[in-house]
Amino acid sequence: MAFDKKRKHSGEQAQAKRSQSKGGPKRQKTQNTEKHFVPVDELPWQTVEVPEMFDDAEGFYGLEEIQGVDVVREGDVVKFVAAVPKGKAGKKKDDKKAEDQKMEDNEDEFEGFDDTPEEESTPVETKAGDQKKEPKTKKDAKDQKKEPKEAKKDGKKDAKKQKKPAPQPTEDPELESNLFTSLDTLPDIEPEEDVDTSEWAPLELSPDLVAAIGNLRFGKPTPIQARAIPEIINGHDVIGKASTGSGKTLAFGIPIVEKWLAKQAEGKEDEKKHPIAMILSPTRELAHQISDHLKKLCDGLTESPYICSVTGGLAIQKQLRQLEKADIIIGTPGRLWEVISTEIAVMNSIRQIDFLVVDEADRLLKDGQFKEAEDIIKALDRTRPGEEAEEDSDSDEEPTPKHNRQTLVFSATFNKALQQKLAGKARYNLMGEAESLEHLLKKLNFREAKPKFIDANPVSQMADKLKEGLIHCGDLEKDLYLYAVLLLQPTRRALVFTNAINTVRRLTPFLQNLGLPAISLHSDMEQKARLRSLEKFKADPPKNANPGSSVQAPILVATDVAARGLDIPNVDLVIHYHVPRSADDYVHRSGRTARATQSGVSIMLCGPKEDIPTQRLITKVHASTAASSGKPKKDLLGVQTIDIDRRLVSHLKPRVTLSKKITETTIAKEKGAKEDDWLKNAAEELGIELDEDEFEKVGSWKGKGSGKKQQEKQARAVGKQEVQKWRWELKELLKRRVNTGVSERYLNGVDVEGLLRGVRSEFLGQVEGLGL
Ligand SMILES: Nc1ncnc2c1ncn2[C@@H]1O[C@H](COP(=O)(O)OP(=O)(O)OP(=O)(O)O)[C@@H](O)[C@H]1O
Repeated sequence: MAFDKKRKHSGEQAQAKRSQSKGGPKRQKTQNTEKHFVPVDELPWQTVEVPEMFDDAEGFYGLEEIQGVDVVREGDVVKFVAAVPKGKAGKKKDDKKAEDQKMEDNEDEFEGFDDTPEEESTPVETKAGDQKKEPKTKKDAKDQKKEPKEAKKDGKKDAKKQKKPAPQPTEDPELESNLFTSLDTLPDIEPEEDVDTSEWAPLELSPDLVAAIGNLRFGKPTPIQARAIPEIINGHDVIGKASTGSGKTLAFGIPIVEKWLAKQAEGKEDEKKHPIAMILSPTRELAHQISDHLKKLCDGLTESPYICSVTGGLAIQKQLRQLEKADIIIGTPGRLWEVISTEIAVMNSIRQIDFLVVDEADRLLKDGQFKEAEDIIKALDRTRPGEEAEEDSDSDEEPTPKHNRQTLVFSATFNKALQQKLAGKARYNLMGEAESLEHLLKKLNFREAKPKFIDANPVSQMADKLKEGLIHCGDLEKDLYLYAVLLLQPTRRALVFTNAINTVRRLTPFLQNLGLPAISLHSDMEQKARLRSLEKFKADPPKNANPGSSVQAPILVATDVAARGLDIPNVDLVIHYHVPRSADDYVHRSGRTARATQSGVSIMLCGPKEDIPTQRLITKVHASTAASSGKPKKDLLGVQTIDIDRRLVSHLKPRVTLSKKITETTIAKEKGAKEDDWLKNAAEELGIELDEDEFEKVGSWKGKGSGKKQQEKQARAVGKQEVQKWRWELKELLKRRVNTGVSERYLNGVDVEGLLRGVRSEFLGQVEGLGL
């Protein structure tokens, strides 16, 4: 069933509307005030309540303030634009009217009101995070109620006059995370830079939404958006597959917002509000990013839905309050289930959603989140009191879904066999169904017997502008090669993936000791620390913060918690310190670079033991590309072997060895101190007194891992002074020239670029081949 047909229009219309709404001195109109040029002596100054402590202050007779006044320069003349209570404007002097008229006549000459924060000389209450103004008086309320009908009569005109809402605040200021989306990097739009949105016309979106998309400067839909949006708007369930960074979030986000706008236009104000969509995300970071991404889109609308994210690590009560007023909910399954399962009213309200979205669906199965996702879906489908179950217990057939929601499932990777089956090409039953994605899809209880399967990238799974490389090295040389690659790419924002939290814990200080700005991210960190790490990583490297060092771009060392969906701007380099556990993980990790229209490089560090799994992984990822080209596979696997100049690497060895020793000793000491505390506490609780020998005995154990324990013990025994000495030695080494065998140049010094030019014969020749 199609929705919003009444609101059809062409992209050109939206373009025209947008130019009008952005170009000229729009008279902003809110419920109680309008914007006008105001003579300087009529500006609405307001007396400031001076705190009592200043009552006796001599000469402090009065302080006045003014808010929300725009200063407009017209040639040499400076004018002021301010919000004036409705109606009052008409009573202004004649020249004021002329002024206003002039403002309207000159609509194309002045740009500037759209981003003005909501300012009122008579402030009105705002629902937290809601752009709709609460009426202050009954009359205002009536006026406000009238507005949708008037808007329907003359939608375009009203939309033009309506004030653009202030951006939605994030739910928690600490999460004020424009962290996640590369939209943040977009510069402010000048009127002449208006984006031509005519390529969105075939999607028949409402003018307001096309204008909001134009605000994001997205001139045309990506392939997955072009194919998925119409199917979703036409009411279909959709399973969408498209490569990483190809705009899947808006492929489901745009139709959701479109439907919300359609519902607003229907104006069923008396109906009890319920959320329109629930989006399940596998990680907290991704949930916040989706939320931010949708908010950015909605910032360009005249009226926006209330979007909230519900993830672990943040206060439940606060999230519950936000859920009560939410239009679009984004959350991780675990926390969502925790919050909604206990609140019947919220649960009942969520049952009426129009869309259930499962982002990164295949990951849900892996992360043990499936149980909660399943619980949520079951709870959504459970009949409410007063409703009759339609299930026919005698029938073998799947029960007809009672719900009316559309289900949308998106990922860059889906199990191959399942893909074939969905595309109608497989005649066999899937193996291991209970654990397959098909099982999840069944549980999702689609509304349609056969959801639309859209594969926007059937041939290659990898992003178009991604280049892939492989470095073979010894198991114990990975740190060395990691350092070499990072050092040789000083200006590249790099993301280093490992398979273990402990490796993140070790590599971060290891790189920091070497003077590199490394930051950690793993699931064992506090939520706020995780968000802070992302924020730091996203921040621009300080310009010339460390003169003499070219290595300034931040480096994020992370587990696979950062592999899915994160849209961090300008990540140029992904390094797989450990070869990923699966081909899909490789696709997602590598997909953190080369997003949207950008290019990027992904390099795997491959130890001898990882050789075979790596070959398998590459074959799996690139086999279809090779097959479709008809050329021999080995020529086309697309992953280039990089031979790093051994001489260069050997020159780096002494610093790497020192940094490793310092790192491992420090970690062992910290760990030892924690274990000692634990043992002492346990002994204390049991009322046992341990003498030194017993303490040693309990703390050491034989068996698996005892070799490592022994090493740790030795590391703990290293004295403070020894560590200080290593630090000093390392510092000296970092200052010193590295003889590359070609010429003497600084490695960690200003002349890195020169060094790179000097050793281009082997290493750089290859790396340049990758576009580095
Ligand atoms: N139509 C468009 N034109 C240009 N850029 C777009 C368009 N739509 C989305 N983008 C941008 O593309 C980037 C990637 O989008 P998004 O995060 O939705 O990718 P994705 O396909 O979900 O990736 P992943 O599989 O890694 O989750 C974002 O920065 C987004 O702002």
